[in-house]
Amino acid sequence: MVKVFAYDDSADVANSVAQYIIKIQDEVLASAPTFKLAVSGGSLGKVLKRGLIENDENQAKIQWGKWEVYFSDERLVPLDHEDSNYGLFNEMVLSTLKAKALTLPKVYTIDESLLKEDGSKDVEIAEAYSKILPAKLDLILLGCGPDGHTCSLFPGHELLKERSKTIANITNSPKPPPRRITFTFPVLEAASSICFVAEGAGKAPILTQIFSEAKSGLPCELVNATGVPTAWFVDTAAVKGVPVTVSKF
Ligand SMILES: O=C(O)[C@H](O)[C@@H](O)[C@H](O)[C@H](O)COP(=O)(O)O
Repeated sequence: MVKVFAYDDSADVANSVAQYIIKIQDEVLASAPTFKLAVSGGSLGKVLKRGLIENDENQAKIQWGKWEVYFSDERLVPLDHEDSNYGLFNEMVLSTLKAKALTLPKVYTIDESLLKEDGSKDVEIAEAYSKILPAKLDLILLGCGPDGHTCSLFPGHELLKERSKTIANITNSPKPPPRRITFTFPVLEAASSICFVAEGAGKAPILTQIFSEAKSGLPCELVNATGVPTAWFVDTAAVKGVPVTVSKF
């Protein structure tokens, strides 16, 4: 159920991720009115821009008007703050689509009106987001942190065990900013497909742990174990020495 697709070149990673997204989009839209996907922060925005927008052949195949975009995690900062995952998606994808006068996807952000400096409404922000989240996402696009975290689910954190909430807030993220909301495992387990993007030699040590036979309990390893069809798109530097069989998409 877990496949790893590796390429020497970063442009090939972006192009292959885009082709994978298009394949799932087409399968979903053959029988549903909308394509529901979640995106993450980190370098994913840049990969999406490169693969989906700057590549004309791929771009022509995207039915942006039928996309519903959610966030697998969000930092609890204003949407125009440099730490906002929406802000990053806006900069990388939405603003580029606007500049090209292309149709925009429907994007579901946190309710910014609930943001308080003291964090007093953070639980409500998570609850409100759980109400707009569909029961099942067609695709969740994830990154892998150097510590093995994904979404805002960090190694050893109690939220790894959360089963009753679909969206939880975290007040003590080990990576700044500390206040965030995140998908929990029930959302990841309900998805139709999951895709990780991880690039650079700096990822090889954590990928070695994630893909080794010994159980590390790292969040990314737990995602691999969900049984949801999961594709990793990596560059060869990220999987150098990692005990995994790679192929091309
Ligand atoms: O919220 C965060 O702290 C980041 O968004 C983080 O989760 C990121 O997705 C990973 O660290 C992967 O980062 P790269 O995609 O840059 O490798």
